[in-house]
Amino acid sequence: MEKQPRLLCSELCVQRRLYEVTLNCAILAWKDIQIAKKHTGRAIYGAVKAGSHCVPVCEIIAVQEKEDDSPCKDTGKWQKVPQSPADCQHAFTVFYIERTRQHCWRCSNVTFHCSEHSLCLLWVQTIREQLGLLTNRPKRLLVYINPYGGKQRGKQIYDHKVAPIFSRASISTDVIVTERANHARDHLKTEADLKKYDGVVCVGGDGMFSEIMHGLVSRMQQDASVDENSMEETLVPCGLRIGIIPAGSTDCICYATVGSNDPVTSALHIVVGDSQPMDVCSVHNENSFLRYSVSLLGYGFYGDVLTYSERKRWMGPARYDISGVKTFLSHRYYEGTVSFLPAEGNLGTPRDKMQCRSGCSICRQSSSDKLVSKDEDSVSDAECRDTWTVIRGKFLAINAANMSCACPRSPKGLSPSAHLADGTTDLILVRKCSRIDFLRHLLRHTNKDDQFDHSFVEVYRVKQFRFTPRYQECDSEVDLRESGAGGKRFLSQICREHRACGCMPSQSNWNCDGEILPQTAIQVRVHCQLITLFARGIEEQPVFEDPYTHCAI
Ligand SMILES: Nc1ncnc2c1ncn2[C@@H]1O[C@H](COP(=O)(O)OP(=O)(O)OP(=O)(O)O)[C@@H](O)[C@H]1O
Ligand SMILES: CCCCCCCCCCCCC/C=C/[C@@H](O)[C@H](CO)NC(=O)CCCCC
Ligand SMILES: [Ca+2]
Repeated sequence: MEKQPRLLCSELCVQRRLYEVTLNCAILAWKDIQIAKKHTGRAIYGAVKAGSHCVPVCEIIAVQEKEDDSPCKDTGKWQKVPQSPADCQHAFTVFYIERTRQHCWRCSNVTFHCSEHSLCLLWVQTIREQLGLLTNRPKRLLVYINPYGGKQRGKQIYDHKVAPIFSRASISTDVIVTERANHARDHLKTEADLKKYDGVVCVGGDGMFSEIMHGLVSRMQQDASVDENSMEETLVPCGLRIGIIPAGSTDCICYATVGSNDPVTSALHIVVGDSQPMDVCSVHNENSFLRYSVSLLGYGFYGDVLTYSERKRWMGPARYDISGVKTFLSHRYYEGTVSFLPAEGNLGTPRDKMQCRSGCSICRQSSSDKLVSKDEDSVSDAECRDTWTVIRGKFLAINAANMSCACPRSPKGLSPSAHLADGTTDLILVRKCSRIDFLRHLLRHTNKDDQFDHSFVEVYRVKQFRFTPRYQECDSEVDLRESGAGGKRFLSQICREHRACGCMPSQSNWNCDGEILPQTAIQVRVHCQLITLFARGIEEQPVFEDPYTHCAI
């Protein structure tokens, strides 16, 4: 790595020991002088490392002069200080990010003592100047809190864990505690003065995030006169980044973009101004726009889990487990036709085990492809040129995972190799199978085994797809006539061909990021990198991480 010129270098005290402290535009480092001297010329790297610390400037949260603080007040013995204790009464504290357990960040701090007030001021001023150069950091945020999401702790989480971090980082906020569902969406869509802010923060779960995303995306389209009802339109990307402070039941968008559902970690990603672009799927029924989706579009199993769970909202996050078991036991299958446009180019496959991680090369490639192909051809041109694959059948579940959908219930997610920002979604078709086979498939979401390695599971990486349930297809009348009045008998009779599997034919609804869609025949298109989050994707574990404690050493 290229060596940066030093901006400052001083001998300062930390906890009554003398350190050589250096600052360049990339790194703040402090080295215990005694330990360093002891080992000069000897290659005892561990010992030298033990007394050395460094923090990238981009991971410094703030620096603050410490008033009226003197090490003389300490009762402990002085080990060796060059100055007299009275000389060391000036101090400043640097607050910085420390990595702890898996993908979690904490706010740590170190206080440097020095003899001269002017030296102390010089350090504070120089570090602040360096932080001022980091233009990606937000200064003013609009925060929406859902007080009823998850375990109803959104307000508490924000007040106790997040607000102090924003205030430490000198970020000013306008906070709105929502009073009803869709309050945040409507405010963003019609009222909010977005020019005043560098980003929007959502305190809640996936449903709350979805509100914020709908508000922002629709506002952008309105302002640019883009018709959301037309599937052919190229949508205008959102200029404002969105931060997620997890306080919901599943929190899969936060988990899959940060690697944890920890509010402090998310707040720190906002403070440092991280950016993670994300694909958004638009969902249409004929010529009407229904909703956007960023995580899961699920028909059949996940549609039914959601339908049952909505009646049990009072249970909080446990509602999904109860209705998961109920849905599994009912073992229904759904008939229909899925058509899709496969992804082309070097976008990998859902089974290639190339997980999307911080700085993902596949997503980066998609972003440059997007720039090149801008305005080259319209969707309808591409649609004519590309060939649609059509699959007709009986399914237990039809899932489209636009990202991994990793969450605490399933740490690798529904599609472990799906990408956050590649312009595609992974279409997973689980065909009708026995209960025990379906259970095997579900259990594999929670362990290391490949959930796609079953004869009844197919998975495709696609840019667009459509679904029509059997009862809405042109020839469905035949079935309805065959099966008696109103088709009711058709929907309730036990599957004739496979009596042994015990499946029941049925109708379901689409689960669109935790919302039930009213229509079952849908057309879906992926919009590459339409929104940006205050996140950086899941970081690879650093090589120097302790394998047992997962702490950086
Ligand atoms: N003040 C409010 N009163 C009632 N509902 C609200 C309010 N504010 C937001 N909501 C709605 O509550 C729904 C659920 O919220 P949220 O996503 O925060 O929690 P969750 O459903 O427990 O978590 P997850 O979506 O992760 O499963 C959202 O769809 C949102 O529209
Ligand atoms: C017998 C053991 C079976 C174990 C099966 C575990 C499988 C877990 C997969 C989890 C996938 C989550 C996908 C995320 C969807 C979110 O957009 C949505 C809104 O928050 N959540 C749900 O629909 C809630 C979905 C809840 C599913 C249980
Ligand atoms: Ca994607």
